[in-house]
Amino acid sequence: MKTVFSYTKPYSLLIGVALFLMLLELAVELLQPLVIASIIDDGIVAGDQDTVTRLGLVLIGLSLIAFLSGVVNSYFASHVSHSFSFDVRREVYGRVQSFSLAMFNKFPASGLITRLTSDVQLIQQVLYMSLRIMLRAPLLVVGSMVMAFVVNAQLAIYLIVVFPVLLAFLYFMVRKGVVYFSFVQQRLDKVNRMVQENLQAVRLIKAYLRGKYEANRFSEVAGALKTDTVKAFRIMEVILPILLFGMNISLLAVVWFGAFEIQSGDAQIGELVAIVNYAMRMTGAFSMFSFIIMAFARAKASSDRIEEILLADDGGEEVQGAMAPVEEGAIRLDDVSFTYPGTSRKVLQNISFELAPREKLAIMGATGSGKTSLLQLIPRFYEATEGTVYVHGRDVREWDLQELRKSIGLVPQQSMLFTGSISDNLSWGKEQAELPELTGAAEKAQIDETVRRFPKGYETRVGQKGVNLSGGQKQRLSIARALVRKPSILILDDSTSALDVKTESALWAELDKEQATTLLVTQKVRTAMRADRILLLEDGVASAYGTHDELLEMSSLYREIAQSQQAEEVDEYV
Ligand SMILES: Nc1ncnc2c1ncn2[C@@H]1O[C@H](COP(=O)(O)OP(=O)(O)OP(=O)(O)O)[C@@H](O)[C@H]1O
Repeated sequence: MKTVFSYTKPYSLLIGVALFLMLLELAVELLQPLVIASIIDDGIVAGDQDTVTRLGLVLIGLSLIAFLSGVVNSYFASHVSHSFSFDVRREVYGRVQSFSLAMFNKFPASGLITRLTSDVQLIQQVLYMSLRIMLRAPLLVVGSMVMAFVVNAQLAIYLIVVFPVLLAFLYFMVRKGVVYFSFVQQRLDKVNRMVQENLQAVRLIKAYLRGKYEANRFSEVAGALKTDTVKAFRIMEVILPILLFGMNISLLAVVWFGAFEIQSGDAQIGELVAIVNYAMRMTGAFSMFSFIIMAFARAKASSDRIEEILLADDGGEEVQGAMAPVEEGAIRLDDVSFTYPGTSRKVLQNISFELAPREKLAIMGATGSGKTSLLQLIPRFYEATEGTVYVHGRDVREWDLQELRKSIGLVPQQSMLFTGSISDNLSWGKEQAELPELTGAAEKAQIDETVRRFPKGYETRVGQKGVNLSGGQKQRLSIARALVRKPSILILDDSTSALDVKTESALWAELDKEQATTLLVTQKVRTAMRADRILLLEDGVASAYGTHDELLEMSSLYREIAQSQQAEEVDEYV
């Protein structure tokens, strides 16, 4: 099992150096009270000026060593913790990329974003602090205790009495903290989800005048985050006063009994000063504890969440398998039924059809009838629960996933372009594509002219800092991106809905010349007619399958759709 902290392995040597320097700094800190005691007892009280000067110089030397160790330790701690967080982030991101779509249902995008940002950052901070100060605090407590015993065991006993109580108390608080901080991170997921959703739907919110409503909903979610965060921090806030209270009582006992021992000659003033000095350092270290425990509790909650991703196993996406098609472009569904993982309803039932290479199938049906679900089985985003999907003449489960997906051009229902230039977006379909390949694909997709009219042509930036493209322009760019890779299977999920009649017709004329087997979802009979066959879905069942003329004869639903669309078209021209 790979835990998050196993990613520190490559940095073992640097961690070793950082810890050594931290120990050196600590040792110096522990030696200082001894030297001070000696200056008082052997120098000041004994009236020996030389000893005062000599030990004074030793004190300065020790301080310099501590300073240099601290600086170098800081450098290593920072380097290691940032490199570690980079590695973890890259690994988690890689893992997420290999998730099957079913896993994205389990881990929504907002939760993944929190894990990749806030959770990784919290662990990185704890690693930095561990190398810099975290281990120092417990070691300083133990070291001070040991040194106090070396100086005067009788007085040191008063310091040790409260120890077991404080340790038990700390253990209890850490456990509570881990639980509370995992709630906080879950709340943060929800806030992220809401921000993401609202920013995407900003136009909709304005159009429906739902700004106030959404702001209230956000206040609720953000308020819950605040309440849980306050709760978690409140637990942590009581730690420090209780620790300090315990330590102050011990300190009082040391001074009280120390005074008696000095009077009776059992202890020297310097010894009492040294022990008080150690007790103060312990108190300081304990005050650091509340801070450390808080950070540790948060990091533990975060590392659990990251490990959940690293260890999530749905078999991932099988990538190895057959490399060569038996019949390039052929598609066959044999009595296929499909249920989404984690649900019980069949969204596709007993679907069968066969497409020879370069044939076209139009899929029609009401919203929610299973059109997109059917398309997703071809690139094996999901596997059929019953029956078999054959692509290029092979059972789709036998395919090497990369080879399979390389051969498919997918244009999803919602056009998605990335921040970057238009040519970046087009070459996303095929790495290292030459400009003529891009412009050729754009011409076929009826977008070349539009792009050339932009002042920067194919170098025009789209996305946040670039031009905002219309829905139809985005759709055509998405189609061009799919065509760039010269796929032998083209999947168009209602991808021409925003195009006008003339442009769509020109586009189909071009697509007719393509060598790809095409599956296209459409609501328009006019578009479906161009396909070799039409599949009409009703609630996941193939209610009709055949050519346009056959469907007009056999399916009353299809006839109804055709007639209503004809009437609409006539209305448009009147
Ligand atoms: N990821 C999912 N998990 C569970 N159920 C889903 C998932 N995606 C879709 N469904 C369900 O599967 C059914 C078919 O959805 P699908 O998206 O395939 O319909 P569609 O015909 O493409 O609809 P539309 O025309 O509105 O895009 C719907 O009832 C939907 O609720």
